[in-house]
Amino acid sequence: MYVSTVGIGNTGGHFVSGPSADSKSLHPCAFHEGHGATAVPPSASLVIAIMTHQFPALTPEQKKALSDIAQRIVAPGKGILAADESVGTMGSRLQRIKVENTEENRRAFREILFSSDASINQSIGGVIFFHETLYQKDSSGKPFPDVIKDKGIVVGIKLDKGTAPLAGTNGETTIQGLDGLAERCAQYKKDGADFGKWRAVLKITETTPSTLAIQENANTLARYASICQQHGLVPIVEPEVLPDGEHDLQRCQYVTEKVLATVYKALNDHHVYLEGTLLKPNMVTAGHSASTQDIRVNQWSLNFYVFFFFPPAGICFLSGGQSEEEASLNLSAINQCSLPKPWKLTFSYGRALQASALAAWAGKPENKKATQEAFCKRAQINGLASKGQYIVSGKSDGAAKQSLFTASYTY
Ligand SMILES: O=P(O)(O)OC[C@@]1(O)O[C@H](CO)[C@@H](O)[C@@H]1O
Repeated sequence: MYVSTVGIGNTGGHFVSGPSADSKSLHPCAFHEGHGATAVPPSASLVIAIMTHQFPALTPEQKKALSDIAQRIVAPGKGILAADESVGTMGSRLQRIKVENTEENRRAFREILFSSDASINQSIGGVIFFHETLYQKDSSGKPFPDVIKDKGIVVGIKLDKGTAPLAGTNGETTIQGLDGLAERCAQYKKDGADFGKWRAVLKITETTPSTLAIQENANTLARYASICQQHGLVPIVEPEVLPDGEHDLQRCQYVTEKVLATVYKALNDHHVYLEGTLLKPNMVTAGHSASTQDIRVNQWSLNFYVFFFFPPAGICFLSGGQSEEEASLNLSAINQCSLPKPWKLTFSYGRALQASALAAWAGKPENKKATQEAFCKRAQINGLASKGQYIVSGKSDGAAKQSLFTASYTY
């Protein structure tokens, strides 16, 4: 057994008992009461018993490279465009606007988004690609990753391979894609990606999520995150608690907190460097079919309660079927909360960044300008929301207010 004495005080000691054992400075939340943390007076010494030895997983240079990438993605006012819909998911999006799901139509829509004015880089720090899109080109033959990078935006890649049933549970799932992941990461890094995404899905019902599903998905996320970091990719860790159900906001908060606590224990067990990660969680909301939707004021304070102890570089919320407008207002409300915010709180939206743009496009090349305007408008609004500066204008159009909820959202 190793025993280490760690000074914590004004000179900035190492905090090794929390989730981010590699942190060079004490996370401000370490002194917050609750969640099992010990309030330690500044300048006190902390004697910590370390049960096992950690072989260094990453060099200081690797850590710096990862944290620099993460910070670029969530620089002030920036968030992520999740354009990583699989072929099937893109198919259902295109079906709604009566456009055939061909490779060319998927490419054409993405080209319109990616060729938006370079000023889009003021609100978009990263774009998540699906495998197919990473290897597509614009009409002039330029590979999409280069189109994005030339705007100063970081390229990411969806790495999970979707859900698989977990036997012995009430219809719960785990996520596939660990086999061969190291090789895929190495290749994607060579091909221009600097971050990855892995989405695990948990569902609230009377009997779920089970401890098995929570633990299995947390462990899988941690294995993925560790492999990503070994290959220079910043992992987006996405444990999504789906909005389906009649549950109230408190139940969502309870479940989300249990899920996140388990995920962060697993990340710690796997020696994942948290400052080189991004968390992509669900917002804490009442279930989509809840009889009473709680008022937003509860929502933002509970979001903070949930995230108080975790130090990733940034927290990039998914939109989870909220309307574009709702997702922007909620993100702004979260950022307006007066509690201390040691991380960037921003967006990684799929539906809530593309719905108006898709509707404006309708598969017609002549709608390119209107499509880009719709996309840039939502990006700018979410950029403002990530700084807590978006307030309802009363002018937003019908499309932006339409619910984007899909039951049991898988892809
Ligand atoms: O909930 P949203 O913001 O629409 O999308 C969140 C997300 O994880 O789910 C999608 C699945 O298609 C992904 O494209 C995207 O990254």
